[in-house]
Amino acid sequence: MAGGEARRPITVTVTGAGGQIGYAALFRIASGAMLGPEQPVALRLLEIPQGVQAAEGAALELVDGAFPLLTSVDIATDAAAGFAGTNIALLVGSRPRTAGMERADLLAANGAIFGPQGRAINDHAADDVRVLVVGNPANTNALIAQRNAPDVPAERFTALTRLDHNRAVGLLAERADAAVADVAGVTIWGNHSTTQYPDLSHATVAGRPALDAVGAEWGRGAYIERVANRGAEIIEVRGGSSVASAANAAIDHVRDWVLGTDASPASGGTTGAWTSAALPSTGHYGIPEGIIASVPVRSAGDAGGEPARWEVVDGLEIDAFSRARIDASVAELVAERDQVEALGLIPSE
Ligand SMILES: NC(=O)c1ccc[n+]([C@@H]2O[C@H](COP(=O)([O-])OP(=O)(O)OC[C@H]3O[C@@H](n4cnc5c(N)ncnc54)[C@H](O)[C@@H]3O)[C@@H](O)[C@H]2O)c1
Ligand SMILES: O=C(O)C[C@H](O)C(=O)O
Repeated sequence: MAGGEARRPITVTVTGAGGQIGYAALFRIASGAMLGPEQPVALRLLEIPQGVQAAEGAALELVDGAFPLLTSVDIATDAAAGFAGTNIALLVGSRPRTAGMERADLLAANGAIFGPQGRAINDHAADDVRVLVVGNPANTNALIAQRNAPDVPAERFTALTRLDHNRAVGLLAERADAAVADVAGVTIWGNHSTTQYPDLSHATVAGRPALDAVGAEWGRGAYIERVANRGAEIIEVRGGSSVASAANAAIDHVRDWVLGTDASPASGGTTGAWTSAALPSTGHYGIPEGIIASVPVRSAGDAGGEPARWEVVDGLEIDAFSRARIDASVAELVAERDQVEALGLIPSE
């Protein structure tokens, strides 16, 4: 920084860094796309032993990228080392569902990952640590990590629904034959699953109510199903689950949290724009406290002192259709919470 004091690097830990989303995210983080063009970054890649070689390959390529903002790349297999002093943690590595696996088996397998990682974050991360969980089932994995990190403020644990949000914006713009920058006011409510509710009630396209622009029959029918099942559509068409769009969404989430939603390229230069993120509920919109549910959010961005928090956009009118959709997705999250509680993966309240 010409004439100014050099900024201290922010340490970013990426778990599952040897996997596909990790590979797609690392180079953009190193380039400044996540934390801004003046912010140096120290990368920490946390992998299990089977994934270390792929992470080492990515680390070699990071050198070959000659990124001016990248101050170091370290690989760890031990969570304590992987999260030591970490400011931003992207929890991507998780156990995918395999043939014959029940949902409870999946939750248990992931509990064995996210419980210890939550404890390691609690004990070793920096005081200002912020966490984004990408690995599925993202909301409940985030809950497990958060509940195993009692010394970290709960709101620092979030789960990724920005991919759903971006899908909802992209598909609406496509249908309305409008530019993405003309779309505002879309919300994803609930779980990153097929019960999620992409809500157009408050959305606009070039200033016009979105449900008028595309018709309520589509906007409250096929559209919801399309967005909620987009992950499966990508798997079918691409032959594998979303990678680049997921990494892009993770970067969008952290960027807008740290730098603020008004400064976001997604705001199209307007103030007051919102996005969607899954946060521990404090009871807003009738969502039971504690579960990590997607809601409309803004961030003012870091301004020195305490790290910026996501603020829930309050006061939106929820009609009967939206209420039923939100309640259904929230019920699924409550059931997942009850399951991981019964499995002993989170302490009971
Ligand atoms: N929330 C979302 O919007 C969203 C979108 C797409 C994918 N996902 C999920 O993201 C996850 C990662 O997807 P991917 O395509 O990169 O998978 P991948 O299989 O390519 O990579 C996962 C990596 O995680 C590593 N890993 C496993 N357990 C680990 C642990 N305990 N600690 C550190 N690393 C560990 C594996 O070795 C592997 O390298 C999956 O759970 C996927 O379902 C979420
Ligand atoms: O849908 C999936 O299983 C993968 C991922 O969560 C996605 O939304 O693309």
